[in-house]
Amino acid sequence: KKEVKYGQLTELPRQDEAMKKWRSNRFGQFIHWGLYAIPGGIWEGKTYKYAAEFLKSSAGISTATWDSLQYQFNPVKFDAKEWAKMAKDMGVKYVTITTKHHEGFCLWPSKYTDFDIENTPYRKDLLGEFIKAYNEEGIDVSLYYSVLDWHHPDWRYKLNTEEDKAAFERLKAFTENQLLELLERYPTVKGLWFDGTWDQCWKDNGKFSYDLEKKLKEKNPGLIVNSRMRADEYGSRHFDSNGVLMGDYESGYERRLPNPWDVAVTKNDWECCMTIPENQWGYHKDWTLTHIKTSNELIEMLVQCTSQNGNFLLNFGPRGEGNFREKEVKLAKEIGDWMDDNSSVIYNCGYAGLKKQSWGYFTKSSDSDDAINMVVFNKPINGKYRVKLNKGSIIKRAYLLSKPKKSFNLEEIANGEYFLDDVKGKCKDPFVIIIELEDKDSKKFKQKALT
Ligand SMILES: COc1ccc([C@@H]2N[C@@H](C)[C@@H](O)[C@H]2O)cc1
Repeated sequence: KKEVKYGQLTELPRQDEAMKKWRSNRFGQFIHWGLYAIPGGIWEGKTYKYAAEFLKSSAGISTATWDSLQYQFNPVKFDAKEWAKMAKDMGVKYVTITTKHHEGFCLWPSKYTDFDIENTPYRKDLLGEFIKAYNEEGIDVSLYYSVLDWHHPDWRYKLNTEEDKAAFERLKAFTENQLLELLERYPTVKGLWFDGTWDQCWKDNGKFSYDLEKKLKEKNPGLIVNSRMRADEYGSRHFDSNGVLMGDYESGYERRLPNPWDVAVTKNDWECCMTIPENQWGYHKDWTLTHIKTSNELIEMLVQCTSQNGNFLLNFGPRGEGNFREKEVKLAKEIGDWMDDNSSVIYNCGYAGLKKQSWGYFTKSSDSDDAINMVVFNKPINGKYRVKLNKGSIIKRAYLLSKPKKSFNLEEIANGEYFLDDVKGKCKDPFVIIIELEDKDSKKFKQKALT
């Protein structure tokens, strides 16, 4: 074991109100919006397949040319209230928006740079309008901030020379100033989502990231930061050199999910962030390039995350003029329709402490111990759902969430194991079966077999 002085700041998992709310939210909307949304992956008539927010590097565009996009950023179709309504109807409880992506352009009027919304035709405090509208819909707001900054003259990937180190000290001060400015300007913000922290320059500054986390949490008590913010004094990221998680939740699941039967992942809070195309965070004009996920695929990911104590952050990439493509609006509606009927198995729910079974996923509300949710994605060929609970568990009743009066027939296979036979349901979408358990001290409670 190494002596780590600048590792985890807060004992995890946090049990304060702010973290309990973060955990119960489960479903969030990610928004990637910046200058990259203007060209949308196409430059001088050529379509670049790689992520649209990387077009500057994919198309080898000079910083001067790229930064001049600032003078074209005029989202005349941006309507924060409309965005917030779409998010509310989709069923998200929180949103994370890019305040500054790797390009360095800031969506808020920052004292520390002219490369911001104030110096665009739009001029107004776009981020402030966004936060107000989402908060008014009861949606918590978290801010994405990229430490990596292609625009800033003091950015250095590695600190080889004294000049590099002096420059990066200025970059660190700029970073701290901008983050404190964001928390000062927008006090209702619940979290910070750090990105762009994989380079050597940041890994050489683990103590700085520790001190910064401390300072930000003093400024905004209850603030929640992702593990990606942190390095320890040996350069170990996300987890310190002894494998202890830093930040407040694990944020390594980017465009991927854990194995659905992995139990270890349930030990920590974690969040999976996901794109609708295969790999586009910012708006790309051409969505024929890769597979576009269906609402059923995305709902299954949300349910899987919940079943393993994780949050699901689904990304949307609005156009430069400030509206969403129709396919994103349609998906938001389809997911929202499902959430209208089934959000009770997502909000305030998590790992049920049971092995995953083939028909789908178990979730359990943190408020009750005598009900378990089965979210079905695969109807069994024999019309019977095998349900393996903990030894000694007894099912009192099982029924479709959508048809609570109609009980499934129960067939006990073994101690704590049942077949539920199919209630004739013409569910074409993923559906929910509620399992009500006899409470533990009921007289029916089966004595454990003496072995
Ligand atoms: C392969 O390297 C990267 C670097 C940055 C990213 C950024 N993280 C995501 C959350 C998006 O912001 C993407 O641009 C993705 C892949």
